[in-house]
Parts: sequence; structure tokens; C-alpha cells
Amino acid sequence: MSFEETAGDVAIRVCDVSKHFLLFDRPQDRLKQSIVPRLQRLVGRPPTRYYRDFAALSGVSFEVRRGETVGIVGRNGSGKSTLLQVVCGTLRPNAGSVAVNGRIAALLELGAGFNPEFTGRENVYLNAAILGLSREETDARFDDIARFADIGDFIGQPVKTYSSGMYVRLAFATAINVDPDILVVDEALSVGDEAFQRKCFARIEQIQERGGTILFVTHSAQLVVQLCSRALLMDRGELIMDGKPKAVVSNYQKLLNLSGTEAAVRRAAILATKQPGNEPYANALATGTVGRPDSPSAPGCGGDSNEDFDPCLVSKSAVAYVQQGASIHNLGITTPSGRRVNILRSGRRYVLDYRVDFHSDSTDVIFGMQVKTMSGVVLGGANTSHRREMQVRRAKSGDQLIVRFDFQCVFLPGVYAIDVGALGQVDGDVRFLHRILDATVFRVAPEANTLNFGHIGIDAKLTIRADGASTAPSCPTDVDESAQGI
Ligand SMILES: Nc1ncnc2c1ncn2[C@@H]1O[C@H](COP(=O)(O)OP(=O)(O)OP(=O)(O)O)[C@@H](O)[C@H]1O
Repeated sequence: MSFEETAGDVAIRVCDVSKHFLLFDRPQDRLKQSIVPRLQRLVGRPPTRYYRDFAALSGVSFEVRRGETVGIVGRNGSGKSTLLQVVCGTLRPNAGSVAVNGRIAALLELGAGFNPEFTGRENVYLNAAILGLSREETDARFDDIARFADIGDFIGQPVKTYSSGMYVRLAFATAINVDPDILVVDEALSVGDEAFQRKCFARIEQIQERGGTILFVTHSAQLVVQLCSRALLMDRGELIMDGKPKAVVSNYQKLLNLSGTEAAVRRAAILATKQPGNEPYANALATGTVGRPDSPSAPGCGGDSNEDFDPCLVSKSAVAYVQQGASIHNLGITTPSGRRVNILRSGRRYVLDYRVDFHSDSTDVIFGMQVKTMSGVVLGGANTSHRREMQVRRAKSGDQLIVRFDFQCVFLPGVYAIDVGALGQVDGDVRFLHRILDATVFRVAPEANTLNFGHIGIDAKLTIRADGASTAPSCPTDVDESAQGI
């Protein structure tokens, strides 16, 4: 019996799949490899190898059930795209098997599936035919596809003249308008502009609602938590974790911040959770109680994505200005009860504090902090320049002061940097006594069921009511964001 007949509710079955690539150090080695070993065999000599064997995937197994949305995360080069290509049949595995139950539409790397010489229109027909649609079926959907892609007259131009954004628009429009049973997407969404991305998410939700299966690769932790029912963590060609999006994303983010040995230790700890009989360890890893520096079995870095301290999440771009009268030390973020954290929850209050050691007599000292995105956009901050009563009139050389900013984490999931500084007068000159850019970083943990997007939470509360005589809407009303714990 075929896989389709026996699959039941399994949409994708990947069984012990391995994929190897031959790596040649020099172009001429590829040529040598195709000639020399054959000749050597002919004369009865052992063949020379001119390549290195590289395992992009090793023994990967998992199943995706119908209706599941599964996100694949992992560091660069961990094998995510190779895995998707094997699932879609564009790459043949060296070992293992892949079975797919249903019509699969794929958005793999840019360009895959499109002939650059053909027009957009011709490519739509070509792709739809590959996905099993007849000409008449494609005729019936073409206007929807063209409207969704929204690339105007370019639909009649060869796709080699398209920008990468236009390319993705047309590829996505085609893939999702052929009503696939399974949609496979490789980061393609990040290329379109924001309006197009929203349109795509709306369509993805439609596919989810009608029971479609989605497998996608992304580097966005938020997207995984928001869209997926399950997530897979790939590392060095192996599937090292398969579980709830939050737990998987949390381990992925920790791996990202780790260097070689620490990453290997953390990886081993994650892999250990896959061994049968290791459930307590698996639970601890998922909830973040494994891996704290003071834990005897600490794999280096720990904490869950909800509110914790990840010792590996450190600023790699700190710039300390020359000290001109003071120095800033011991900067950190704590909860109101004094617990050190760098993984924060949106909507909660925290304390940023630091110690200022004065090396010169200073007057009218102002303290400040500001929060920035990792690309340097200042989102907000606080300083005492307009609060004379909070300024330090006079500090003597040798004085030490602790500065505390009690603030609300209005930031949405992502990683942010903090600048701090102290400004004052020394010998009649106003100057930065000390200033540190990107002094520390923190991460805001991903949240499910949120209305918010962007960097700042606007504490939105949504109410939808039927307008007068019209019928009641079918969506839930009075969605109270605060009740969902932003
Ligand atoms: N055709 C190929 N020939 C040789 N090596 C390849 C080939 N395709 C992929 N690889 C290697 O296989 C490994 C996995 O690549 P893959 O693109 O699947 O990783 P990825 O997790 O999708 O990475 P990224 O997040 O950077 O897109 C990488 O080391 C890559 O260099």
C-alpha cells in the first residue's frame, strides 16, 4: 500500500534522512575526482579522494500531522534549507526516506521553480501545472494570483527583470492560491514589504483554518511562537529538539549566544532530553531549571524564555567613553524583588542600576539611560536633566553612588541594548563624566496571543461590536490585551 493510503493524519514523514555534500577545496579537485579514481581502479590501485564529505543532515526523523504548523529554527548552516529541499523533493537524500501525503506547494530559495526567461504569467502557469492544476483551473485562479502579487504590468515581463521583492510576491501568490494541502516556506516572507507580509500572514491563517499543514524555516523567534503549534531545532545537521515553540525557541536563542565549547555543552544537554527515560531532565530544560551556573549539572547557560538570566546574553558591542571624572560599574537589571534578569517580560517593571565612582570633584551631576534597538534606534530613556531635585549638587572625588532607574518594560519581543551615562561639571566644564554605549543588552521573551507588533507595546484593547442592525461578527469580541498578560 502507498504512503497516502496508510498515512492517516500524517502529512509529512521524514525517516532517518541523511544528506551529504562533497566539498572540494579547489575547482580542479572536482575535475580530478571525476577522472583519476576511475583510472586508478582500472589499473587496480586504491582510488584517491579529492573531496571532503560533509553531512548537511544526519539521521533526521520526524512526522508532521495534518493541520500542524511547524517552524524550523537553527543557527546558520544547521541544515534547515537542506531539510526543506529534501522534503519537497528538490534534493535527494543519501539515506532515509521522505513521504508526503497531499499537494505540496513550496517557496524555497529565491528563484527556485521560476524560469528567468519566462514572463510572470508564463511562470504562474508553469508552477501551477507542476502543482497539479489544469490549464482551466489556473485560468480560473489567475486573476486572484495577479491581484495578490500586485506587481502591475511586470506580470507580462520576464522574471529575470524582477526585483527580489517582486519575485517573492509572485512565487508566494502562486503557491498559496493553488490551495495546497502542505505549504513549505523558507524565510521567503522576510523579503516582501510589511503590507505584503501582512497579506501573507492572513493567507497562512486561512490555510491553517481550513486544516492545511505548514512547514517553515525562519530566524524569527516571535514568528514561531505566534504561528506554530510545534517547532524543530536543527543544529549541525541534526534535529536536536522537537517540541513546544516557546521551549524550542528559548534553546535556539541560547545556542545563538554561545561560543564553541559552551554551545557543544548546551547542545549535548538538549540532545540528552531525546533519550528515553530522561523526562525529568527534558521538563527541566523546557522550563529553564537546567543550566543555571550554580546548578551541578549546568550545561553553561540557562533560563527559560519567560523571565530569567541568560549569562551568555552579553553585549558584544559595548563602547566605553574615556572617563572624565567618574566611572560606571556593576550595571545590571533586576526584578523589583532584586533577582538579576536579562530576559524580560513585556509589561512588567524592572530596575536598571549602576554604581558611579567619582574620581574628580563634580557638580550638577545628571544620570541617564536609554534603550535602543540593535540597529541603534533610540526607543526611550530617562535622565535627571529636568529634575533639579534629583541632580547631585556636589560629589567629591572618592564618592560612590548607586543609581537606580525603575522602569516599565514596554518593549515587545526582541533584543535591545542600553546606553548609560553621567554628565556633570568639573572645573567649570560640563562634560560626560563617563558614558557607555551598548553597556548591556536584554531580551524580551516572545509572547503568544498578542495584538502587538513593532518594538513598543501600546497596551491595545480591542473591541469589535456589530454595527446597529447588522449581524453579530463571528470573531470573539472585547479582546482585552491586558488580560493576556502582555
Ligand atoms: N549544494 C551544496 N554543496 C555543498 N554544501 C552545501 C550545499 N548546500 C548546503 N550546503 C552546506 O550544508 C550546510 C547546511 O546548509 P543549509 O542551507 O541547509 O543551512 P541553513 O540552516 O538553512 O542555513 P541558513 O540559516 O544560513 O540559511 C551548510 O554548511 C552549507 O554550506
